[in-house]
Amino acid sequence: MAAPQTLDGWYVWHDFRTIRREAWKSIDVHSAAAVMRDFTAFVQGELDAQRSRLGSFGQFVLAGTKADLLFLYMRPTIGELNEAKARFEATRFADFTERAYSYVSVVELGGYLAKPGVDVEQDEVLQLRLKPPVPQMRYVCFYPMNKRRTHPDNWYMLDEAERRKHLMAHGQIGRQFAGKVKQIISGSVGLDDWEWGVTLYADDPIHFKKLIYEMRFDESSARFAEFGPFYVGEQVDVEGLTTWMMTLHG
Ligand code: VOV
Repeated sequence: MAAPQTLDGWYVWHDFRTIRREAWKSIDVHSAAAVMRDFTAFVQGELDAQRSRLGSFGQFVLAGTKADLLFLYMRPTIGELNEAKARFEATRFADFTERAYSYVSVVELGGYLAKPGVDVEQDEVLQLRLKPPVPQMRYVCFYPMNKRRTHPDNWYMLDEAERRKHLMAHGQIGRQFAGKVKQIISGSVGLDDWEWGVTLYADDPIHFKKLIYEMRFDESSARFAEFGPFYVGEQVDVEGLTTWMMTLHG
């Protein structure tokens, strides 16, 4: 059986960080404010890259305790992701963080429902889907997932028509959330520990729960999907991150 064709866009790095509280609280408030001022320059640089369509960038304060912050980067190459990593690590702010989780993937559009004869390079809609900016939506939800490979529910042993049927039903559920939830599916076979990263954006986080719950009852998820850890958070601008960090500083 042949693997389905995919369109692959920008490489994605989800960088989850937790603040080293003791170290952060041990510096005085003026030094803490200076660390955040310096960090602003880094964030502005990443946002400039997004504005110039050289990549994407978002920062989020996470709920719960799996991690405190998510920095989300997209770039045309892994090398450019690594450059962004080095720029982050070069900041003083980075010294007050430790890694909590990390995920590397590449934006993926499946070929199951693709229209034939489209010139991908010239198609603006496809280009935007392959190189998506971080939308101005308030909340993010990220989790990695697999399609099951154990008998009798082995996704990879289904014939193509059956997989397409499942994904059409899946897409129909997704479309009920048009305007409420925006999804970025990124493939990570050979890049990270799971097969896909799912990044969802919404202005109301209850829509994450409702969408994912709806999908659980659909065969493509109910029979074939396995999920990793879920992370949910709120998008913040430079001021929002600084306010949060200064509150944590006390
Ligand atoms: C906003 C919601 C939304 C919408 C509209 C949507 C639509 C679609 C369409 C039309 C297609 C098929 C693309 C093709 O192949 O042409 C897909 C494909 C895919 N999806 Fe999706 N998805 C959504 C949302 C959505 C969610 C919430 C999840 C997580 C699953 C869950 O249970 O938690 C998911 C997963 C995937 C995956 C892993 C794939 C790739 C499967 C493969 O084997 O390649 N997805 N998805």
